[in-house]
Amino acid sequence: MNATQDKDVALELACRMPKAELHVHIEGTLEPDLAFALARRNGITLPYADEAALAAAYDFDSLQSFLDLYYACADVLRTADDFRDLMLAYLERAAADNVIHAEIFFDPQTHTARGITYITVLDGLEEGLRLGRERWGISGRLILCFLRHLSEEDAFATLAEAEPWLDRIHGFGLDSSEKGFPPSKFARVFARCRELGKPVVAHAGEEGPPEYISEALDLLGSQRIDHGVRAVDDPTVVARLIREGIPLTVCPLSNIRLCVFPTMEQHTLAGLLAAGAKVTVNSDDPAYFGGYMNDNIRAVQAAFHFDAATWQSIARNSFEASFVDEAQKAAWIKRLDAVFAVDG
Ligand code: HPA
Ligand SMILES: [Zn+2]
Repeated sequence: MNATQDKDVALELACRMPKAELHVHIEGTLEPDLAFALARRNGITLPYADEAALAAAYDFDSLQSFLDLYYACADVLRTADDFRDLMLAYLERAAADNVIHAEIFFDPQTHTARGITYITVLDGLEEGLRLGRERWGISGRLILCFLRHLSEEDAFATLAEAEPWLDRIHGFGLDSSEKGFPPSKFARVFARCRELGKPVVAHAGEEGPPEYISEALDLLGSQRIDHGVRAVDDPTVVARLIREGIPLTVCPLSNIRLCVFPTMEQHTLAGLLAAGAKVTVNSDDPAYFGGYMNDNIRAVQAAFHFDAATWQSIARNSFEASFVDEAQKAAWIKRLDAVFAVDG
């Protein structure tokens, strides 16, 4: 087999291998067709003539330009059935890409601010997870994200709303506009989350500086860094991520669509991986950024031509970095290795 055929085989294996998705926002999986269907069901008029006009608005130049549209579209989500259908649509696509486990962010404040109760959101998403497991065998967990552009007080109020049903969520995260909203703002909220015995993660180093990555680790106790791709601006931060084995949930297509890097060839994930960082590949907001898990894999492979062993290690990272027990991780890694042992 020549080198090109090797890389084609590697891509086929990467698409087929079992893997975990650790960075996906459920609100970011709202496709234009579902947005219009839910708008009709709920008697809402979207400010776009049709699905094509909405999709044409997906022309972002920064994280904020995306978030403005993302929060506006979330307005079609009103009932538990809406959240269930959103979850089911995502899980069906993820399962088709051989994602066998997903740790899924949701943003309660986006909904409670519009008068939708926390429990409506939670009931709907959970019902979707239950049906997804039944239909496609995919396992899913929920991670409650606080919006960092809102106040600490608002985050504490959200945490208080979540506390009666704590066993139904798996961890806490931090997302939304990054620049100007450092992790330090939420140190006390995250201390409480950790006291409650839950794992915590935070978006850091997407558009923001490497200091935000250090703050997420030191002040929030973040067990993974969501994005983290700007770590390269400070070699001491890269060295620390590698030394401490901190997983990075990298979202390649997202970073291109939001102009974090001009081209995939300039993306820092290959360099970080080669240096020994625990990189995973994820879809972030797949409805808005041009694709789900395997679309991200294809885009990365077109730029970097990884070999099969590299993809196997990326999937292994995804299982090792997940928040399931060690026996479950070992079972999934065994399934992964079996795919590569037969074909690799
Ligand atoms: O990529 C993201 N970054 C920050 N907040 C977000 N909320 C949804 N997607 C994102
Ligand atoms: Zn994200």
